[in-house]
Amino acid sequence: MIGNSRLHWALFVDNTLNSAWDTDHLSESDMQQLAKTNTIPLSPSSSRPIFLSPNLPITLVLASVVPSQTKLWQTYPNVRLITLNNIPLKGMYPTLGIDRAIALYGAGKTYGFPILVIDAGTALTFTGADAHQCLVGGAILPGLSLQFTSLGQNTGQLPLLETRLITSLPPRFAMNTTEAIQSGVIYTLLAGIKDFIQAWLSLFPESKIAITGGDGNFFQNFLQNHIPEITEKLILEKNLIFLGMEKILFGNN
Ligand SMILES: Nc1ncnc2c1ncn2[C@@H]1O[C@H](COP(=O)(O)OP(=O)(O)OP(=O)(O)O)[C@@H](O)[C@H]1O
Ligand SMILES: CC(C)(CO)[C@@H](O)C(=O)NCCC(=O)O
Ligand SMILES: [K+]
Repeated sequence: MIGNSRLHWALFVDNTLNSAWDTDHLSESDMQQLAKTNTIPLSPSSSRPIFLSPNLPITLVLASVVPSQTKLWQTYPNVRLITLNNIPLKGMYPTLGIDRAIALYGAGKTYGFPILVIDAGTALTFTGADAHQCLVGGAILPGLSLQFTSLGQNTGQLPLLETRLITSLPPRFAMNTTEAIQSGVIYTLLAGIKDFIQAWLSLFPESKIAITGGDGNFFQNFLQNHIPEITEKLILEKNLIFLGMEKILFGNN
């Protein structure tokens, strides 16, 4: 899965998800090297490539929301691209992100329809489907890191904060710049997520809510405390997209 910040990899063995990992995006020359040797990068630095034996019928299945990266990967041997046509959901609009469609299908097939997916990635998205596997719609906003980056890069005095350094909630009314940014971004995101969840549950009271993406753990942690009444409906699954791919590719239910 080619995301906006990085590549998400999974190995499927015997039609089943075996393991998953992330790497950085690859340059064109890295890509050519991998295609030539029929290897895939295992670590972020590509320093320990897995050798894919050409004697085995190994296929690279690709889904991408980054057209420039899609183009690079199409030079790789045995590539199959997943598009919206491959997703058994009704009512999709033509420009819907393939990551949203795959995660939604994977969540619905795993936990049941109706379902709401929150993908806390570079962008934070809400995507919902009803009991008939029909897209209800959703919303897109800047994700956690992107909010910090946009403040850090577009102002004269604000520092660039790193998401991974935040381990606890800041005071709501902060008395220093770092905590003021954290408070603004985090409490506003949590309030927004809470509001979307409540709006969804008023339409589909029995629905589960699946949360995924690089910041999935972060939000799940804080949502548990912030909206304890939805705890039992909230499911964190970092591999939602790969569960979706497994079902799309192999029909595993
Ligand atoms: N090693 C890492 N590199 C980049 N982002 C990371 C890393 N570890 C955690 N994150 C968090 O993951 C988020 C990005 O999420 P994810 O990797 O799911 O996005 P993506 O799939 O590249 O983007 P999108 O799904 O929105 O296209 C960032 O906001 C960041 O806080
Ligand atoms: C919203 C993102 C960036 C999330 O990765 C991706 O799904 C995308 O580029 N979507 C296209 C627009 C849409 O889904 O309506
Ligand atoms: K863009």
